[in-house]
Amino acid sequence: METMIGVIGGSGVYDIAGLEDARWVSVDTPWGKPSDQILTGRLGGMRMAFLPRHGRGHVHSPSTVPYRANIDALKRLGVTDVIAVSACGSFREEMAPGDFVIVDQYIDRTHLREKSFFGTGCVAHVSLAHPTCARLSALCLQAARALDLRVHERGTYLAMEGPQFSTRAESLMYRDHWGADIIGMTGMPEAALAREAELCYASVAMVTDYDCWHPDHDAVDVAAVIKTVGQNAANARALIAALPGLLSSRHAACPQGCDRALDHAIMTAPDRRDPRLLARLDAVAGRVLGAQT
Ligand SMILES: CSC[C@H]1O[C@H](OP(=O)(O)O)[C@H](O)[C@@H]1O
Ligand SMILES: Nc1ncnc2[nH]cnc12
Repeated sequence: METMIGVIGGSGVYDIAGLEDARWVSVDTPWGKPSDQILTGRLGGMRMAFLPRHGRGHVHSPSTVPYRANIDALKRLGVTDVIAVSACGSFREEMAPGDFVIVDQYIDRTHLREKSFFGTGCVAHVSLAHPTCARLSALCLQAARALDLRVHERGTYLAMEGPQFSTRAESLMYRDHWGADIIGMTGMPEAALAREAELCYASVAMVTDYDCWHPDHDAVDVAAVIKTVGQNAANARALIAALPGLLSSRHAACPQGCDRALDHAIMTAPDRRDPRLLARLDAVAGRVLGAQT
């Protein structure tokens, strides 16, 4: 299978420059419309698809981002590897604004979102023990280091519901008792859905603030977040531009098995599966459900 990189742009990142044959395309999915049209093209000779998570003009709130449609649409276009770019707050002095963190774990505190493609009529349980793709994450780290960016090789991302930022008591609890390193509002269920869709997924989080625990920093405000994203957007773009040179043009089997996550996940007996749900799973689970979808 030909490698195709899917980039999900976060707050302040609504397009991507330098794509050859760039075209915004509309993709319909059985889960509704994605956040926006998707910009397709080639970067460094490699196929790429860019989707602004909140839509151009920042239309969707973290709770209303159509996460399932976004992941389905990328899969439907042929994406094999997803790089998710996100703004985040930091709970660690050493993870300073402007730094990048390659996320390797999540604590999911979201509760208003559709979290699975599966359900009644086709039940599946994938593993999230290692929720991001180690191979793709390592390549993001390599790209960041080659560019001399300040980057942290791992970090636990606390996904909160929002849209309000945390209280100080929550911030201290996440930092001191839950062991979170960074905080944002969109990392989950995005990462979990990418796993269900058998996509390799790496999350590159850009620290924009110290949330509200830090005695020397004011409470978070959106203007400060966007200012930091703006100051560091060139670094995020450079990191993405370096990836085609690091990935091979054929998608080799993922050593961690991200691309085979559904091999033993589906519980529902073939004769008890709901044909309407199977039809919706054509892109996400077509590899394992085959003729059933
Ligand atoms: C603009 S501050 C809060 C907002 O920014 C982050 O979005 P994203 O992860 O898409 O970069 C954060 O998760 C919140 O949604
Ligand atoms: N402190 C913070 N909390 C939640 N989401 C964020 N996005 C950027 N900074 C954030």
